[in-house]
Amino acid sequence: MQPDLLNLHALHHFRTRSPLTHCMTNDVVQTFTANVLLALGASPAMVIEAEEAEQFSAVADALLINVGTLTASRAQAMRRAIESAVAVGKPWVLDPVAVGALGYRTRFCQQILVLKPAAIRGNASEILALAGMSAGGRGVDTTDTAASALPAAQALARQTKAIVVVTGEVDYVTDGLRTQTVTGGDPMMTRVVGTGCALSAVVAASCSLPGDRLETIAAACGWMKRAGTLAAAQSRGPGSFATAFLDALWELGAQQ
Ligand SMILES: Nc1ncnc2c1ncn2[C@@H]1O[C@H](COP(=O)(O)OP(=O)(O)OP(=O)(O)O)[C@@H](O)[C@H]1O
Ligand SMILES: Cc1ncsc1CCO
Ligand SMILES: [Mg+2]
Repeated sequence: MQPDLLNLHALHHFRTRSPLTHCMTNDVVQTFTANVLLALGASPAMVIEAEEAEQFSAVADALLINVGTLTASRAQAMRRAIESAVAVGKPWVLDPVAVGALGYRTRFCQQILVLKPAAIRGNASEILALAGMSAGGRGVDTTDTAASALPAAQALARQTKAIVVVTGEVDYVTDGLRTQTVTGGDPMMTRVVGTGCALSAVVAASCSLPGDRLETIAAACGWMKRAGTLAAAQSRGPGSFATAFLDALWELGAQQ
């Protein structure tokens, strides 16, 4: 990662604004996602009942839709929340967990794409599948490299007008015309569940900030990568890595 990609200006903005981030995410990553947002200075709230989700997404600064543990009633609640956010101009972000690998969630994600997400963040297999260019990964895990999914990400961005982020060893952030590359991080980030899901929540929060959205989202990817690098250097395995990762997010920029 280039040093300037840490974008301390955007980080300062993020912390000062503390985006109220409505997360409709999967059962596995609720606490980790909330803790990542808190460590970066945002304000998470997990509101999932349809009536309340519809109410809250109009008030929150941004909405995350993550289909990792989708059910029919959750799908209905998500749809109401998205429509409510869109009606008042609030950004929403899609994390298409295991799309391609499973039918119900794939159809759901294809349907809600017409509701114009501000951004889509997934691993390579998910982005390839959502773009209609492959059959998906191994459950929630990718079987493709991010570089191999870049053309799919660019096509998906042009088709949906969303910023598309495909993550992996290298992250690519694209609007279909411009593409930013974010390097760094550590393979240990794939040994703790939810680093990608949490990144999607940070991307959602970032979408509520003013300025160039592509740049801000690339900055968010850079914060997570930098924290992953620092945490890996200080930990013995996945358990201590998760703790060190939150501490590293908290301390980001303290040296500069
Ligand atoms: N091999 C790697 N080297 C460095 N960083 C990585 C590597 N693989 C993933 N990452 C980083 O880990 C984070 C999660 O990306 P990943 O593509 O694994 O998401 P994901 O599969 O959706 O994760 P999850 O479903 O567990 O939330 C990103 O910040 C990404 O940059
Ligand atoms: C492991 C897992 N299963 C459903 S969602 C999820 C979190 C990673 O995406
Ligand atoms: Mg994922």
